[in-house]
Amino acid sequence: MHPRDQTIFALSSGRPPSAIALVRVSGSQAGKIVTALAGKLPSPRMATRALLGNVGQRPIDDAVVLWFPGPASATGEDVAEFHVHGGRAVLAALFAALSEFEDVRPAEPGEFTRRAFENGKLDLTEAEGLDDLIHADTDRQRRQALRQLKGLLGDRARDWRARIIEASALIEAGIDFSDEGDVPAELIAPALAKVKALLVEIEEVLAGQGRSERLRDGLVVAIAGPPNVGKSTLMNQLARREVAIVSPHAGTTRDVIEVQLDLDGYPVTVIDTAGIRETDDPVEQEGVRRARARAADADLVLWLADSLQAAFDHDGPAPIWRVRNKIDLEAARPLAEAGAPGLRSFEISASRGDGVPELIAALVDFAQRYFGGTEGGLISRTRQRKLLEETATSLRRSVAVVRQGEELAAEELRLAARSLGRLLGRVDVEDILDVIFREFCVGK
Ligand SMILES: Nc1nc2c(c(=O)[nH]1)N(C=O)[C@@H](CNc1ccc(C(=O)N[C@@H](CCC(=O)O)C(=O)O)cc1)CN2
Ligand SMILES: Nc1nc2c(ncn2[C@@H]2O[C@H](COP(=O)(O)OP(=O)(O)OP(=O)(O)O)[C@@H](O)[C@H]2O)c(=O)[nH]1
Ligand SMILES: [Mg+2]
Repeated sequence: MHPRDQTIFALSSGRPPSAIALVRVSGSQAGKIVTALAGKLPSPRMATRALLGNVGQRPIDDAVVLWFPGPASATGEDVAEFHVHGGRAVLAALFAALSEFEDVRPAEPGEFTRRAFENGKLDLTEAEGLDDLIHADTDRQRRQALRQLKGLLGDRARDWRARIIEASALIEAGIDFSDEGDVPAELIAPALAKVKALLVEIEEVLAGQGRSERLRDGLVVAIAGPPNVGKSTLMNQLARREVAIVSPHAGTTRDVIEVQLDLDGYPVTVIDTAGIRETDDPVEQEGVRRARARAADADLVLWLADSLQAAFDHDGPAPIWRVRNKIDLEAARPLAEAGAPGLRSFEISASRGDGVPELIAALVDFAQRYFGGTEGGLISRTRQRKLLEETATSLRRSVAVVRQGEELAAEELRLAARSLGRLLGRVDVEDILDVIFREFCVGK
């Protein structure tokens, strides 16, 4: 039997041991399996308590069983769920019992979702949303993933695709109609109007989003600066725990240290780096090299200094904020001129916490602007943005070339429809599907 037609099972809940574990089964053998292990087929979609086990053998567990006959199931196939006690031995016994059935095997990562996709239960953008929802750590990530799972991008793309096909049908009708002469304008003009209208909509989605696809990875903020200025102390303040070693010795931090923060629902990775200076110590030299490299790739650099003499020693495309630390030591000094003009400046005491809430508020504000504060982000992956850009490019070309020949315009419309078909996972997808579903969890 082809692996595609085999019945699959997997643990869909977290690592054992857990209070309750959910084992899902999908495929043609699911009904036979439930009947054998639970004694009878429960009413569809009704949670039913059963002592699981094969007749004549010792029971496996006292469980709750659900039965979802296809096609009205999550995968579109017959689905059974066993809600068992989440101990390792319970699961081992259940998996052993499941493996005894013919044409039944453990599922590959993402295989349940892949079957749902193959059976038309969701399109590729929705499947991507599902994966993002499972991996969402912050509330903004959750909201964006849920919008995608609900098909907000998929529905727009389907609508655009249908309208492109309508426009190209008009043009192709015109081409057929006019074997000799020119294509009648009354067919071309409405086709062009349709194309221009939907181009505006796609461009709006592409422009109005900020960088919503970056919401999946999060923003990277690097703390950089000379040794001993309090970078690791600030890191610990932001993390609210002792993630980095702090000491009065210059050159304490050598490796790059990372923490994931949830700043008002935005995912932010803060990295603490080695103090940047000339040094003869080869280990510290390597630390400085890594510090420079990570700061150069960051989305924002917090350049920490404890005196105004400390010059910047950083270049890269990312904005730099100047943060003057240890203001508690300078109480008697007049507030000095802060940093270069145009740079945002903060004054803090990382060890006492003064000024840290203001710095955090500014980071939240930065994240909001960076991701495009609006709640409308439809794009959540580079794959999606690239395909929408390709669609827009083909549409623009079709308008530009129509005077040179209607066939050229029709060809561009076909390319545009194909890009949207790829976005939805309807054309040329085998390779993409493998890549996307491989990243999924087992049991999803
Ligand atoms: N126990 C359990 N909880 C779960 C899931 C599950 O599969 N099992 N889900 C798994 O992802 C999520 C809920 N999503 C689901 C999506 C579709 C269907 C489903 O049966 N769809 C059918 C029937 C639709 C209907 O009548 O509402 C269909 O689409 O035809 C079930 C759950 C989260 N919680
Ligand atoms: N008075 C005062 N001391 C501070 C403050 N922040 C940090 N320190 C002290 O400054 C020293 C260096 O702090 P670290 O956080 O290790 O400095 P760093 O920039 O990470 O240093 P390197 O890792 O060596 O580059 C420690 O003794 C801290 O306790 C502050 O706001 N006020
Ligand atoms: Mg340090």
